[in-house]
Amino acid sequence: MRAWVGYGGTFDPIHNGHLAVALAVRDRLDVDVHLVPASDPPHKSATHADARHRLRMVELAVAGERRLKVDRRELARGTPSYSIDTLREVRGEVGPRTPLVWVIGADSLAQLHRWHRWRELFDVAHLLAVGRPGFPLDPDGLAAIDAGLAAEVAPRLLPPDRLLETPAGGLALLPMDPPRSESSTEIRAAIADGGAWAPQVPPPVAAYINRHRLYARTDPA
Ligand SMILES: Nc1ncnc2c1ncn2[C@@H]1O[C@H](COP(=O)(O)OP(=O)(O)OP(=O)(O)O)[C@@H](O)[C@H]1O
Ligand SMILES: O=C(O)c1ccc[n+]([C@@H]2O[C@H](COP(=O)([O-])O)[C@@H](O)[C@H]2O)c1
Repeated sequence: MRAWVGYGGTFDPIHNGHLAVALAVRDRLDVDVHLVPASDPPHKSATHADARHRLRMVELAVAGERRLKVDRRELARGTPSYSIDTLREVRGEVGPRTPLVWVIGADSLAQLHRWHRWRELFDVAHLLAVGRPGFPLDPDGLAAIDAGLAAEVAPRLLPPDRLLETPAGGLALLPMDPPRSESSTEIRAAIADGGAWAPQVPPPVAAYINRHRLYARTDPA
């Protein structure tokens, strides 16, 4: 295997911004991208749709998309979905020399210093951070958030194309062109409030949400 590239998320629901990120990474690195739905995302108090629905929506979103795959390992594990655990498990499977890349959005990068054993992530994998409106994607912007975070990541910066030259340890920044404004929180709110939301998700995902009445406001009894 040339490289293993994973993109984790709650995907509650998956939206066109997620899909655009996965496609941009696939095309920039010329790799398969594994979408990894989280069972129990560490920094979210609760998920809204249950894991079975979130998984099905991810499967529907990637069906027919070349080189996009679904990796169910975090759902099978059931414990908090710490990325370090997922990446160590994958590292055990692919061996020490295969490049391993974990894709995160710029909002996740800005919170990386709060992740479980976050410095160890770089022992196991590269991180590839993609642009998201409203969040910095540069060392100065990160320094304004947390000096320790910026000091850890600045020496690790590499162009995206160079990530696949080594197994782990780098951070690459990939601006989205155009940036994607979709957010699962806003989509859930629009569904509950009767606003426009369907164009922000792949059509089979919109049909699934409607069929199962996901995210609808439950009327008080
Ligand atoms: N519009 C977007 N552009 C770039 N990255 C994104 C975008 N939406 C989500 N991501 C990234 O995708 C990953 C999974 O995101 P997640 O499933 O939490 O969706 P979300 O839209 O951020 O959800 P929520 O609004 O519920 O927090 C995260 O690393 C996040 O930073
Ligand atoms: O490992 C951690 O401590 C950690 C903290 C926050 C988020 N993550 C992972 O980052 C991915 C995006 O998380 P979220 O909450 O934005 O959907 C998902 O795979 C999470 O499991 C991981």
